[in-house]
Amino acid sequence: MATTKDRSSSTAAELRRHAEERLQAKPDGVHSPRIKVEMQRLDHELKVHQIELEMQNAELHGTQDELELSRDRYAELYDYAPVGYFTFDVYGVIREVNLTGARLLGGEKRHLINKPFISFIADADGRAIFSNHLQLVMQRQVMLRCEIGLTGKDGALIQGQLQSVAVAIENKAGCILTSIVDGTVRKQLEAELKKAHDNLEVIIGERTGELVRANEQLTEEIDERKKSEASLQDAYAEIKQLKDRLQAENIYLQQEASQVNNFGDIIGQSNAISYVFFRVEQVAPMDATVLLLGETGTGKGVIARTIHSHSARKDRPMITVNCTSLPANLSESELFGREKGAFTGAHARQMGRFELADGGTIFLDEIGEMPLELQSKLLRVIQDGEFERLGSPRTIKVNVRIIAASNRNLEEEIRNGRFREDLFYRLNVFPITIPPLRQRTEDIPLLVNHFIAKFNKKMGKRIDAVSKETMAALQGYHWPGNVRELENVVERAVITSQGNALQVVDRFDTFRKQGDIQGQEIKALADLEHDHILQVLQKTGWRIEGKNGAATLLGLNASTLRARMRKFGILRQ
Ligand SMILES: Nc1ncnc2c1ncn2[C@@H]1O[C@H](COP(=O)(O)OP(=O)(O)OP(=O)(O)O)[C@@H](O)[C@H]1O
Repeated sequence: MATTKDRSSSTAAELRRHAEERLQAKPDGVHSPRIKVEMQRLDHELKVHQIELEMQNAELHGTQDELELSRDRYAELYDYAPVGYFTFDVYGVIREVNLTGARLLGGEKRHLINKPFISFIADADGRAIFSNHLQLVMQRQVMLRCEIGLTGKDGALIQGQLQSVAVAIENKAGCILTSIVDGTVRKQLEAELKKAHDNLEVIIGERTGELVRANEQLTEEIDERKKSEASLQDAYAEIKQLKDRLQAENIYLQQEASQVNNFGDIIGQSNAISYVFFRVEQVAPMDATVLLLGETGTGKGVIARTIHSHSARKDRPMITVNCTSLPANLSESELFGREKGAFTGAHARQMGRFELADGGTIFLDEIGEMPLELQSKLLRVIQDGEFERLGSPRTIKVNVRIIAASNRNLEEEIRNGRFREDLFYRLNVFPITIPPLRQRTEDIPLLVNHFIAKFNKKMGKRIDAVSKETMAALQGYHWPGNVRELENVVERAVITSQGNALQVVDRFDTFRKQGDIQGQEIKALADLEHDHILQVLQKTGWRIEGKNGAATLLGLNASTLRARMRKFGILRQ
């Protein structure tokens, strides 16, 4: 839409054109009525035009005022902007600067104009950067930034952050508009922040180091503690094992002590027994397995103890296992031990005889009675020295010397399939056969005197004489129960003898061998019962109860047998 100004200028041009046409067409002073009218119209239009011009003039003044006002505002904005504005010529001379920029450099605007900007740059490096900055701005015609140190009011150092753009002016050298922000505080803050950050890094590094060291120390301490806990547990387990062993040994030795009181005394001078002594001397210091063979009561147990007490193992116990008296169902756990709950009734953990004998000797009496399945386990212990407790997968290693004894003919047992041949050869490393008493009757007087002295002491008797007849009778008997039988006869004789001479006839005769009834008096039934019970008890090693106990063999209740024993005054030998 055309403005008033546009309209009026076109109208003025038109009027002028008309006027000039008229003037060319007619000389002055000759005016037709038509011309008159025309002139009046023109006059009117001129007036109108004049009014219009006046109005336009007023409008122009208004616009000019507005322009001035806006320029003043702009100047104010320019001057008081938070950023210093500079206009440089291509040489870096200040051509214009706002108030903020002047204040930044600590001067007044008028003093700054036409001054080279580098005179406010603090150092040579900054000056080089600024020159380069100007050149690049002009070359690239893009906005570029740089940061330099400026000298402000009273020589204060200001961190000036410059942002410049080149402005091309037609036919002129052009200029560079630069805004400068005082980055001193920011720079300081940044520097402080960096310093604080660096300090923090150092502190974090130190603390991390401390924590790592503390952690390592803690880990070491935990490891140490774990190790000492483990070794404590080991020590505790060892102590417990030793305690168990000591307790078990103690119980066992107490039992042994109550059963055996002639420990180690072997009496005999006969060639037969001397040869046994010789063999014992030979083998005792070795670790070799010994197999003692001989009838019941010949002294296999005594010999076994002698071998042990003359060996390097004498300070460790000799553990005796009577394979006859082992309860069949418990024999394995007796020998090798058991874990708690290994079978119904196994309420507690129990150490086996082999473990008890570790470092010492195990005496396997009546080995011929050992059940076959146990024989194979025994074979393994002899071969490898190791076994497992019942109910435990852990293999236990032991160092045990084995002395086995048998009154059975083991070779016959092998033939009958009751004894393992391989086990026999393992046991038969160093066999010693102990002769029966009837084959060494010359030892009988020595043994009789030895037992009289023993029972005198025990019973407070003073028997010191044995008639020739008595001794001859004793030597004449064939002693199926061997030394044990002789010992029992002497004991009873010491009890019953009056005075200082040993009287054994009545009792002794009852032990004559079966079938040898010549000269034997007819005995009362009660005496026969007495003797039979005694014999069976001796046979079972004074074991009353159980499968192989005397009560079972006699077909009696254990309590009935005990009552009979009380009745006949039969005491354990
Ligand atoms: N030479 C001996 N000197 C002294 N006492 C002996 C002698 N031989 C055996 N005895 C005694 O005879 C008894 C029986 O001995 P021992 O138990 O050693 O015989 P054993 O052969 O092992 O018998 P069994 O085969 O029945 O087990 C024991 O009291 C023992 O002290």
